[in-house]
Amino acid sequence: MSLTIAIDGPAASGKGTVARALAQRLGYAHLDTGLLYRAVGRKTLEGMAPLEAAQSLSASDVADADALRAPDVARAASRVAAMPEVRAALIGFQRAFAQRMGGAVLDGRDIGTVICPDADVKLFVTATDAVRAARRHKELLGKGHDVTLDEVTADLAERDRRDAARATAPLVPAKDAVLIDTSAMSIETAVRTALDAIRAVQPELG
Ligand SMILES: Nc1ncnc2c1ncn2[C@@H]1O[C@H](COP(=O)(O)OP(=O)(O)O)[C@@H](O)[C@H]1O
Ligand SMILES: Nc1ccn([C@@H]2O[C@H](COP(=O)(O)OP(=O)(O)O)[C@@H](O)[C@H]2O)c(=O)n1
Repeated sequence: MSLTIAIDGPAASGKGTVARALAQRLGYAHLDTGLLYRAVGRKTLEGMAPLEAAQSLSASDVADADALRAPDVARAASRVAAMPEVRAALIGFQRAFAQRMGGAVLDGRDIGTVICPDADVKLFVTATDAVRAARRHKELLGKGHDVTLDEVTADLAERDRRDAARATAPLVPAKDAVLIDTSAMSIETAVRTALDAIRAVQPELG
């Protein structure tokens, strides 16, 4: 069977890691929707207007995922993501992806609430602020970014605040989402917990 799986959660909660692993395990396609907003954000840092950036997005804009993971791009992504016209320009691509044959896993902030309100399974992945900051700090250091834990902590808090407070598609769990707190979980345990949650909602998955 082919499901559409929607995964949302705050920054660095582990939703992308879980989404990627589920997609691989189930043989589904995976879309990290944050990369779309990051790509739009990067284009605005280069001087393009946000709506034009969103409307002209192409595959090459999301090809260099490592560059898109830079802290300044994350901040720019969160700013353009608060603009309703930018979000509207990105909806069609995401919904088409979700309806692919063979199953799809999408992760972001509004997948279960706005992009795929009829998803077969919705997960909301969280972790404490301190755990998320420590994970992102380690990740950024590993990629050669010169950032302190305090800077990362402040960056995540600001982005989460903006993402949760915006009027259009705010970061909020869908009413029917299964909450998974990964704070004390290894990656392996988080993926197994997500798989168990999917099987509980969709026993036919086997
Ligand atoms: N359960 C976990 N335990 C330890 N590290 C994790 C766990 N889940 C994710 N990570 C690491 O934390 C960082 C952020 O995870 P990621 O999946 O990119 O989060 P998100 O997609 O929510 O921003 C990555 O470096 C990832 O390898
Ligand atoms: N579906 C989505 C995905 C990302 N975003 C925005 O894009 C930013 C970057 O998303 P991301 O998922 O790549 O960020 P991390 O959780 O990996 O830090 C977020 O802070 C949100 O502002 C969004 O608004 N809606």
